[in-house]
Amino acid sequence: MIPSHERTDPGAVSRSDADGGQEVRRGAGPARGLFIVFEGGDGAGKTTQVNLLCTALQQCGHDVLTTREPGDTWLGGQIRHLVLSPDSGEISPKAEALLYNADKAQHLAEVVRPALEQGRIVVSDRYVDSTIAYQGAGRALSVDEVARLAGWATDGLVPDLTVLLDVDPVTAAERMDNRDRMESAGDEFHRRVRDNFLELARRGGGRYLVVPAQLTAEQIAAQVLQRVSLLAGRDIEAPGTTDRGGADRGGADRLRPEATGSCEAGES
Ligand SMILES: Nc1ncnc2c1ncn2[C@@H]1O[C@H](COP(=O)(O)OP(=O)(O)OP(=O)(O)O)[C@@H](O)[C@H]1O
Ligand SMILES: Cc1cn([C@H]2C[C@H](O)[C@@H](COP(=O)(O)O)O2)c(=O)[nH]c1=O
Repeated sequence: MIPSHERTDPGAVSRSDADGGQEVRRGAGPARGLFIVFEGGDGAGKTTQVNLLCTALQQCGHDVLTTREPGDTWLGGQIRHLVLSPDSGEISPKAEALLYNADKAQHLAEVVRPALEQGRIVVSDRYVDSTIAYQGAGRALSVDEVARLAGWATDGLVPDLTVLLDVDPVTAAERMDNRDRMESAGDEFHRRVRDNFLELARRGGGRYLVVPAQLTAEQIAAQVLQRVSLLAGRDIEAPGTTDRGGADRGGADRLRPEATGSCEAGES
């Protein structure tokens, strides 16, 4: 099994065609881990699923890093405040796109790539598709240009798996309480964002898993675990079904192509 972030990604290639030639390249260095991303609209349940997956993987002995965009570096924290605070007022669409991409570039350099190079499983709450959907389709900038910008910011690093939690507006509204600057952008904006997420998944093909967000958290987690088990080369059980001792067991070796078998039966 070659993690897709180490190879040219067919889904991203087709997206690159559609988006006017965004070149998807291998990242620098021999990354060995797995890169799993959760995408979807506000209130889709991404953070809930990131946490469930992380717990399940750790329970199986995998070495997992959970992270998010924007805001998981010092610089990103400053940017997160700027883009989400209602006090920021009017930010031009291009300035917003550059801010989110600055967060992304720092996140890749400081957090994601080093962890992948250590062989860890990186699970990120949002990544490039959020930028394309929100700043491209949502803000009505050129989707092609925003995709190219995000590809540049990330050196074309493509996730091994993107889980899209597709949330309808009614479900999203029920799950959001105090709305931040992006969440307050209006129904039309969020409709464009949703449509674009679905379009990216449709074009990206095999490296996407699209799950309706109105399923229960447990139902969604089961679908995700089934898919991640295929990537990791062994069954990953839902949290609570095994007791393997957590992240301190390491786990980069379990991601090698030859690592097979279930978590229950696997070596520790
Ligand atoms: N499958 C689900 N069914 C019902 N409620 C859920 C489900 N998943 C999450 N929730 C609830 O919906 C709310 C939003 O969930 P969560 O924070 O995981 O979403 P999110 O996609 O990360 O949101 P945001 O993008 O706005 O940060 C929380 O109150 C959470 O408990
Ligand atoms: C990465 C990224 C995010 N956004 C938006 C999406 C959300 O409205 C917020 C992040 O809030 P969350 O509670 O952490 O989901 O920012 C965006 O517009 N562009 C992006 O690239």
